[in-house]
Amino acid sequence: MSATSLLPHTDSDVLSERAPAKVNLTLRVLGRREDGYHQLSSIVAFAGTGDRLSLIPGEELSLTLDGPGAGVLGGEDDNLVLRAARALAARVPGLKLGHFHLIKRLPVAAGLGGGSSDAAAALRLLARANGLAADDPRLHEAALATGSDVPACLHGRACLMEGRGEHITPLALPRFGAVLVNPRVPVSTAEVFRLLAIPPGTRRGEAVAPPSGRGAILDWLRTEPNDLEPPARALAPVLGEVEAALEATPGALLVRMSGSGATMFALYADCRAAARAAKMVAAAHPQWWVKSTVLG
Ligand SMILES: C[C@](O)(CO)[C@H](O)COP(=O)(O)OP(=O)(O)OC[C@H]1O[C@@H](n2ccc(N)nc2=O)[C@H](O)[C@@H]1O
Ligand SMILES: Nc1ncnc2c1ncn2[C@@H]1O[C@H](COP(=O)(O)OP(=O)(O)OP(=O)(O)O)[C@@H](O)[C@H]1O
Repeated sequence: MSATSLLPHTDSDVLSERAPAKVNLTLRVLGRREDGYHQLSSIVAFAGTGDRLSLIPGEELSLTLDGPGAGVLGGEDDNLVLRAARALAARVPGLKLGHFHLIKRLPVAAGLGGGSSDAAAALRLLARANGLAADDPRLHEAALATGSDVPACLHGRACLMEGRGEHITPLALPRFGAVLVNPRVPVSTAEVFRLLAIPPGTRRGEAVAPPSGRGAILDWLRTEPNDLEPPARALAPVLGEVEAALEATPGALLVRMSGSGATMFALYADCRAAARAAKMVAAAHPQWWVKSTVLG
């Protein structure tokens, strides 16, 4: 029995939100700011799979965890759900908080922005509980204060993410079938950026805008890199094996790493092709986390 069901409430008190996996289809590092953060240009899409967060609105802030990924997370106090809630409470006087319950399904420290998506879902739930408009600037501020990926996750739909992660431009992307594969090797985002060894105050490129149309976008995606792949491969050499396994699946249109890794994804024409590919990879590598989903 989950902790939420032990609390006195009716179903109509419970608000619930999906916290989908974030996938960086491309990621260019265009330089490094004086404050140490890197300037990015990244096409971000969201998957049909992810965590789920619910909230019973109330005065006190608390969190319980459930699901296959819950055991990996340490003390609840530094959970990004609570950090996002506190960041919003610091900006909205008298904010009603409450009890969060997180069903953690996504692998942690995996380049899928799971924690960021949980944080964004917490902000959406608090906005609903408090009657805040979706475009209330305090939501965006609290998102960025919680983490660089949280503004994109708050948007929750395909977008171009720029700057440190604060500039979000909505994008119309075609839908693809996709397979996500994590070799169960956690990778630290901070360590991956550190290995790039870019001195603060460096500029090293310009953003390139994507074309529109399914075929043109796919061709363009194939030419764009994820600049974090080389350092992530140095930290997790198993990425070569993951890439080879995905490339060997019939119908794989593109194989790449998401975010700072170590999750790799492959795109397919539709969900049936993705489901077949996921079966193949999971059968050959039962120790890996393998998920077929839709992406767009
Ligand atoms: C790699 C991505 O997932 C791509 O979407 C994000 O840029 C990372 O987002 P995130 O995990 O929310 O990042 P944060 O929690 O803000 O920062 C984690 C670590 O990555 C570094 N970091 C993050 C974002 C950024 N634009 N430049 C950075 O150098 C930070 O200095 C920090 O050491
Ligand atoms: N709700 C949460 N879910 C996942 N990680 C969390 C959460 N709360 C705190 N964390 C911590 O945040 C760190 C990053 O976790 P997350 O799974 O978001 O990484 P990621 O997928 O690599 O993110 P990104 O793609 O944004 O770099 C982990 O070290 C984890 O302990």
